Amino acid sequence: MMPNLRVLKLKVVFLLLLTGSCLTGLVYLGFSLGWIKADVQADLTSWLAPIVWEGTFDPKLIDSIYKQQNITVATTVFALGKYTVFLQDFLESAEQNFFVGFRVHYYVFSDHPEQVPDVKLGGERKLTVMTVNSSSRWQEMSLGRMKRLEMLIESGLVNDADYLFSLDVDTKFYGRWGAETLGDLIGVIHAWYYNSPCVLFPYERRPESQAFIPYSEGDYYYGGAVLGGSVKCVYQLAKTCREQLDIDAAKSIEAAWQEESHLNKYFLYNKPSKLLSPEYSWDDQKMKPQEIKIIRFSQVLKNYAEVRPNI
Ligand SMILES: CC(=O)N[C@H]1[C@@H](OP(=O)(O)OP(=O)(O)OC[C@H]2O[C@@H](n3ccc(=O)[nH]c3=O)[C@H](O)[C@@H]2O)O[C@H](CO)[C@H](O)[C@@H]1O
Ligand SMILES: [Mn+2]
Repeated sequence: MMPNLRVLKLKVVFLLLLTGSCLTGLVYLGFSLGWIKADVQADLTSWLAPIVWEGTFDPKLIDSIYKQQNITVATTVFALGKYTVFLQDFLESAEQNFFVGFRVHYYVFSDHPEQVPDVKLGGERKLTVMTVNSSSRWQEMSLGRMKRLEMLIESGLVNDADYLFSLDVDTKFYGRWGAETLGDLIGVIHAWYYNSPCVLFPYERRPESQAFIPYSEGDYYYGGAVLGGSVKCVYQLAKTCREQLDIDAAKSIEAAWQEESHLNKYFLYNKPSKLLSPEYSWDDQKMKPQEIKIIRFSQVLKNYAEVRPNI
C-alpha cells in the first residue's frame, strides 16, 4: 500500500507542477501576444507615444504653450442625410469645450446646407459649410469622409490651419478638449475595446481586403470617430486610406467597419505620435466605469432606423 501512496503523491505533485507551468506559459503567451493587457491605463505606448488621460497633463500650462504659437485648428464634421439633426448639439457643446480660446475653423460638410444651424461662435472661431452630393447608403457617407478630407486639403482651403481634426457628428462634448490633443498624428482608443485583448479587436480579418490585419498583429483598436494631427500627416492618412478603400471597392469588398478598418490598418504601420484615451471618444450607451475619470466627448444615443437611409 505504502509505495502506491508515494507514487500517487508524486503523480499529484507532477500534475500540479505541469498545470502551474502550463498556466505560467499561457499567461506569458497572453502578455507577449497582447491577449492580456498589462495596464489598460498606461500613459505611454511601447513606441513611446503619450496616451492622454486625465491627470497626465496640466491643462493651463499646455494651452499656454500652444497659445504662444498662435495656432489655428481646423475641424471637419460631416452631416449628410438625417445626420444634420446632430449639428446643433455638436457645435454648441464644442463651443463650450473644444479648444476654448483658440482659433478654430469648422468645415461642415452636408448635402442639406440649409439645415446647418446658425450657432453663435466665440471670437476668432468660424464655420464654413461645404455642400456635397447625397449618398443612398450610410456606409458611403461614413467612408466618403476620407476622400473629402483629402480633397479639402488639396484645395488649399486649410492652408491657414496648423492642425486638423475629423470628428463624428452624432456626438457631444461633455468636458475639456484642448491643446493636450495636439501632435503630428492623433488616434483615439475605441471605448468598447480599450480593455480587450488584441485577438478580440474587430479588425478586418479577410486577407482579400486592404484593411486586413492578421490575428498575430495589432496593438490598439482605434475609433473612426476621431482622427487628427498636422495638416500634412492627416493628408497622408486620408490619401492612403482613400486609395485602400478604392482598391477594395474595385474588388467589391467593404471592410468590416468601413474606413475605421482602414484607419486601424494605417495606424498599425504608421504609428500615431499621440493617442487619446477613450475619455475623448466615449459612448453614451456605455456606463462609465470607475477607472474613467472624465468623459470629454461621446457618441450620443441614436435611433439607427430613424437616422440612417439603409440598414
Ligand atoms: C465611435 C466610432 O468610432 N464610430 C465609428 C463607427 O460607427 P458609428 O455608428 O458611430 O457610425 P455613424 O453612423 O456615426 O457614421 C459615421 C459618421 O458618418 C457621417 N454620416 C453617417 C451616416 C449618415 O447617414 N450621414 C452621415 O453624415 C456622420 O458624420 C457620422 O458621425 O463606425 C463607422 C464606420 O462604420 C465610423 O468609423 C464611425 O466613426
Ligand atoms: Mn458615430
